[in-house]
Amino acid sequence: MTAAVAATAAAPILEIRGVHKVFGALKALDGVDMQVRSGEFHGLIGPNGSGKSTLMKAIAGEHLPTSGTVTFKGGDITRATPSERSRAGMSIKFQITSVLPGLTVYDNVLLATQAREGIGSLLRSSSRRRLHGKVWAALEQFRMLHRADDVASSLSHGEQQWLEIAMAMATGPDLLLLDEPTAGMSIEERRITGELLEPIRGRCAVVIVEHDLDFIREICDVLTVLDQGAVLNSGTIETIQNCEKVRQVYVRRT
Ligand SMILES: Nc1ncnc2c1ncn2[C@@H]1O[C@H](COP(=O)(O)OP(=O)(O)OP(=O)(O)O)[C@@H](O)[C@H]1O
Repeated sequence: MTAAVAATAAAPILEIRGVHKVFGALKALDGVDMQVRSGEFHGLIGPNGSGKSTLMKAIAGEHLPTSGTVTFKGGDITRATPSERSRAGMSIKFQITSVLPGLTVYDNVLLATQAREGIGSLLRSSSRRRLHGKVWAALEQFRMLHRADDVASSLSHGEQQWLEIAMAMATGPDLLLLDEPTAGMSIEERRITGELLEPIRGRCAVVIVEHDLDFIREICDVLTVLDQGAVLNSGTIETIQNCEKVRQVYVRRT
């Protein structure tokens, strides 16, 4: 069984049911249902303003839905805080950088790992020794070991993005949320990003919002397409590519 098929057969780790989000008179999300299975790479696509970021924020706890539920690993997290979600095993890399530029690459990953454990860990110097193995493994996986002692501000744009993914993965999450991970990257950097994410498949579910449809097609097992705050279709790449409604939305908006 391929990793993609195995992932599809697994139970949902994340379930969104009837989620609405209203900003004044605007319905940014209009009754969204979505399921993400354990270990699957799930792409969230749709034209500008279709509600992708708002849905990611509702999953991450940055926005609370106006109505509807978000269930993670069988527990209702609709109203949970971002740190409660993090402790439950959710990790986020948003478009806006969370890297501290004056710290070394190593210390950025260490800080991200300690933050998951709570404020006590940040204050204990012993946690540095205890977490060394996790930090080292994350740096190795994301090919950053040779930059461990360099300050983060000296990294290229692509390397900063990989550092952020390493920081998000160092906490050992079951679900990783990636908001436009390849924004501003060269074609070569995009290819490397795909390679770096591949080993995660099957052990951590990933929800990816991305405008680069070639990248999404190459990396995702399942796609959900949003249009005007509602799900237009959800399924395999083949299903979505052959969907006339999806084609029309992209033609209409380009
Ligand atoms: N905080 C907010 N206050 C008011 N309106 C908002 C807010 N956040 C988003 N919106 C509106 O909600 C709608 C959905 O926005 P959202 O950013 O989720 O779309 P998107 O699909 O991520 O768009 P893009 O691809 O351009 O990033 C848009 O009309 C947007 O203007």
